[in-house]
Amino acid sequence: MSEAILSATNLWLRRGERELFNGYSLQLHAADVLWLRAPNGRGKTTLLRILAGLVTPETGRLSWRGQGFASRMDESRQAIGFLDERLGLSRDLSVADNLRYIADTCATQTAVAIDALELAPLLARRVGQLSTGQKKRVGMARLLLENAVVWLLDEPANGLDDTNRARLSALIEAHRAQGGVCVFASHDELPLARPPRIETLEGACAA
Ligand SMILES: Nc1ncnc2c1ncn2[C@@H]1O[C@H](COP(=O)(O)OP(=O)(O)OP(=O)(O)O)[C@@H](O)[C@H]1O
Repeated sequence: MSEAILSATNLWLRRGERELFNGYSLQLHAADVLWLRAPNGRGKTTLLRILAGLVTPETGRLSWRGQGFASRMDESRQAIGFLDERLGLSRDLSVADNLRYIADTCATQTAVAIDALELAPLLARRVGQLSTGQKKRVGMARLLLENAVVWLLDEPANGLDDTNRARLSALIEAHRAQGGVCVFASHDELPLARPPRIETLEGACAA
């Protein structure tokens, strides 16, 4: 098998009195789509945040294409895109200004993202005034414009109607077709053309 793009080895993390991860390891290869499907509180968000470099495990190692990485500023960090309910957008700016701020040199790419998420009718609106599903769509556009190789999505379909769930699924499929990696935490299935690998985190804690 090819070398893993992103791997986590022997993660150990305690939350309060509880060992959330005890020797947990995960490997993500090109074109992997992994669905984190586990009960509330099992550690899905925490795992995504560890992979995004936002939470540091007590022990364990993250590797990018076989090399360790420690800081959020190195190349591997820029290749990892993270989307949760905080979206990574400025609430007080319009959708157009948010997208311009992310990709101010590439109008073509911005136009593609606007089209893919059907954001044209929303461009003049302030992000803070959008509905939950509309905000999610702008958050996905942000992810597209960042050109990340690995997408880490926490409840990406929350607030999306059927049309936009299908749109999200199509974006994940297209990302996979280009060799991209996607890990998403969700309590609901996404209508993906090819079934994702499922991770229940049942064996995450050996204790
Ligand atoms: N910053 C924190 N400090 C202490 N405990 C935390 C912290 N963040 C999360 N936890 C605890 O870690 C456990 C895992 O939380 P996490 O949010 O990763 O679960 P989840 O699987 O994403 O849950 P949900 O399905 O409800 O979103 C929970 O018991 C939670 O209370």
